[in-house]
Amino acid sequence: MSAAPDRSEPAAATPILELRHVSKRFVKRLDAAAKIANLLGAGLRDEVVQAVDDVSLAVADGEVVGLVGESGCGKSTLGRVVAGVHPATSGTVHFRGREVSALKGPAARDAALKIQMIFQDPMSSLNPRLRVRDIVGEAAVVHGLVGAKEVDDYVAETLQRVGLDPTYMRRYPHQFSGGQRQRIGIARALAVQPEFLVCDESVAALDVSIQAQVLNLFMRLREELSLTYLFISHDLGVVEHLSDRVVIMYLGRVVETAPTEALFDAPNHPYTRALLDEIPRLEARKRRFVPVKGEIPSPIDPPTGCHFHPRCPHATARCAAEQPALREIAPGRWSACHLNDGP
Ligand SMILES: Nc1ncnc2c1ncn2[C@@H]1O[C@H](COP(=O)(O)OP(=O)(O)OP(=O)(O)O)[C@@H](O)[C@H]1O
Repeated sequence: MSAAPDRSEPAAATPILELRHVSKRFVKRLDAAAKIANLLGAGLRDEVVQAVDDVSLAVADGEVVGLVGESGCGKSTLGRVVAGVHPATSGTVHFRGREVSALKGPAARDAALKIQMIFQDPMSSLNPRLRVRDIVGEAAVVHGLVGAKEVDDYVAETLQRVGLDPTYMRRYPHQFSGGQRQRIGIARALAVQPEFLVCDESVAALDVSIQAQVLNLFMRLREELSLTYLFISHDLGVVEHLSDRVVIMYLGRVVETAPTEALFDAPNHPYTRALLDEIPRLEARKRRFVPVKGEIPSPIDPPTGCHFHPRCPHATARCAAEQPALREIAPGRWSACHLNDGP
């Protein structure tokens, strides 16, 4: 566990969302064949994946935070913990100053509704047997946000808000294009009146021209509904365009966080530099990750010290031995690298 600070940006008004030392482990138990192999002396053990490792993060009301990192670094898992899809193994999630897991009854339900998640693949997250009216309206009715008699008007208004023709509400998901389906997914999330959206690769499956439209929709909704976003994306161009602040994860840990412009102009952490350096500046808006040299280590058996040290061109003996804390290196800028302590 790192000695990460409770906040990863300067103190402000109560953040809408705060993660304090959040970790999430997945344990893959031995199957029957492995257990038999153990009887013969194989010495196999349960596999523990430390998907999120002691992450502390605060998000201000109305902020758009981009969450970036290579595949498997724990972005989706962190997003799911925020949205309450996965419970944290340790640490706490606070929404508007209240610890979410400590809430009971209606307060717990309200907090759960206030944070909604928008997934990458709308087709698999929309029930193909339900009409759009029910996909969008059901949860709002169940949670008493709208009466059963008013649901048609409510769904119509919500569809209009996301740029869909309300007369489509009798149709099924397969009757829509990919971009329209993603708008249905957004309408479903908006129907329960959230304040915080976790967008997990929410435009990654769409054609580029449609991506731009959906991103514009997210930004319009931000203004109209005062939404806050945690925006998970592989696409650095999208993150740069959308985010006020960027958080870089590596093997379950936050290694750097900074206001977007500062991070893209002068990345501090060698991992962030490796992600950005090789992208010619003009190309940045078009390109996804450049592959960082070296293999991504396994989260089951991560490197000691700084997880990035085996791939880091500047690594010293200290980097292999000691985990660097996430430290404030300039106002609002945090980085977890021993190099910031000097040679
Ligand atoms: N339900 C699960 N059970 C077991 N392991 C999991 C589970 N979900 C994620 N993991 C593991 O946790 C680690 C982090 O995965 P996660 O999906 O959060 O990463 P990611 O950064 O979102 O990757 P990607 O960009 O590929 O989606 C990976 O090693 C993954 O295999």
